Amino acid sequence: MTRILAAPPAHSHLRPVPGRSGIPGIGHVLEYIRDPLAMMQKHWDRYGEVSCFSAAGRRWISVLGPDACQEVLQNKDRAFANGDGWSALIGPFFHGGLMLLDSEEHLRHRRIMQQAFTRSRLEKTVGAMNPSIAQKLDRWVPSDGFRAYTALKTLTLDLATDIFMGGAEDSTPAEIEVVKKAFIDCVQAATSIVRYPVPGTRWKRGLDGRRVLENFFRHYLPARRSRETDDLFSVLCHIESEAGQRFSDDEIVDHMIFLLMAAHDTSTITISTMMQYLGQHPQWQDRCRAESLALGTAAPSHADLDALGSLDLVMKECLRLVSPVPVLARRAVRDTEVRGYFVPAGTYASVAPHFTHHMAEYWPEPERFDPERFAEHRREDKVHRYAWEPFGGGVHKCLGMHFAGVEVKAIVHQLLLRFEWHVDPGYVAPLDFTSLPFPSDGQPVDLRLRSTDPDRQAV
Ligand code: HEM
Repeated sequence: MTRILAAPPAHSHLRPVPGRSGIPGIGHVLEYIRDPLAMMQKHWDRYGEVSCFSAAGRRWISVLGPDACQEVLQNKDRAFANGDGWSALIGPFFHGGLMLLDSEEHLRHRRIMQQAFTRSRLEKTVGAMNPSIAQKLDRWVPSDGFRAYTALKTLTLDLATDIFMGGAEDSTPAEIEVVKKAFIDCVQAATSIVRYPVPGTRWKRGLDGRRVLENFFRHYLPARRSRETDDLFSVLCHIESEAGQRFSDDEIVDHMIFLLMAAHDTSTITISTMMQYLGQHPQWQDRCRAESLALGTAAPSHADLDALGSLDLVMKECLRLVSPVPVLARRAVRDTEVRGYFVPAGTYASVAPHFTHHMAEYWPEPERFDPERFAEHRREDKVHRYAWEPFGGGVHKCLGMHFAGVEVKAIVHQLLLRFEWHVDPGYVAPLDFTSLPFPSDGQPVDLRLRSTDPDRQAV
């Protein structure tokens, strides 16, 4: 049954937001988790760009299509807050993270943090990443049905210990495992149905995990403050904005915990999606491998990675097909409007890049893997400024976008040099959308070593 979100003020030109009421308490959460795209399509077909639904006892608007997404993400009249929006989902575990800050505070932190993501810093990051990736890939044992996603998740988390942390010199392997588990508990807690610290629940494990992470980073802070090294942790301790502002100890701990989360699952699902499609499209795998072999090195520089044009097309297409962050959360801090619809203060907004990426209006045959659509002669992503928005838009656009690009390409480059793999062309990844999407079967691929290939000897 159609309901409206709220009656617009008398004499206003605004329309009421139409939508549906869901199961009391839970709302439409289960429908979203089952198949977010189907739910969004239903809303688009019935109501259009802006509609309402409920989730976890809160009123949400579903913001669909590039025009509506652009309006909310650009947030020209500052009516939508990030902190209030995201806090509802991840606040207790990732508070203080850049994405959860607003207005002047956000600007101050972003100005400092962007110094950590300059091209020259990324060049050093790539240099440190290459041997670390190689060492971790040495442990892979190829087989039929190799669980690529599961292995990649371990790889990227181990890589984060090196690249983000600069190692953990005082910690035993067992202690590191506790920290990794604490991190995973924080991520999983965000989607807990029970949202109170009841013993045995995801929520409680997440709160305990947050404490473990805080203690861990606090322990290493003095060492990272005392000496500047190239890892992100040490960099955050030493950078300052052009105006000379720096982060406090507490702020560094909050940012590190958030950055781990922002970087980890997003990059992992991107690489795993690339492995899937490259496994299903051998001509693209061969094309990417030929470019990787042509580089003649397993330890590419930033500029080398930029030269991997086909890999770039594949990465963009995979970010379109499976958006690592399918929806972005916001909350209206005062009465406002979106595309002529009245949105009262307090309403949560779910802005959906994932839906835009599958709209046939912008992407011909949207379900088809077709990396060439990003090539210069086609540039389907140019049809609308927000047609391709896996990294969001506006002042909160992903700060780690280029970092993610080099990490993903550096890993897939080494995979292409070492292995070849096959995935059944009919395979459809059973994506779990409980939090960020991931293949619940661990994504099986038939993985083989390429060691017999004479070209491999060259690198
Ligand atoms: C493929 C990988 C990635 C994807 C798809 C991705 C996506 C996103 C998106 C959509 C946002 C905007 C959220 C919003 O508007 O509410 C965001 C924000 C952010 N991301 Fe990423 N991200 C990725 C990797 C990374 C990495 C590797 C890092 C850091 C090393 C990072 C750091 C951040 C930060 C700091 C923000 C907050 C920016 C702000 O609020 O000003 N991300 N990311």
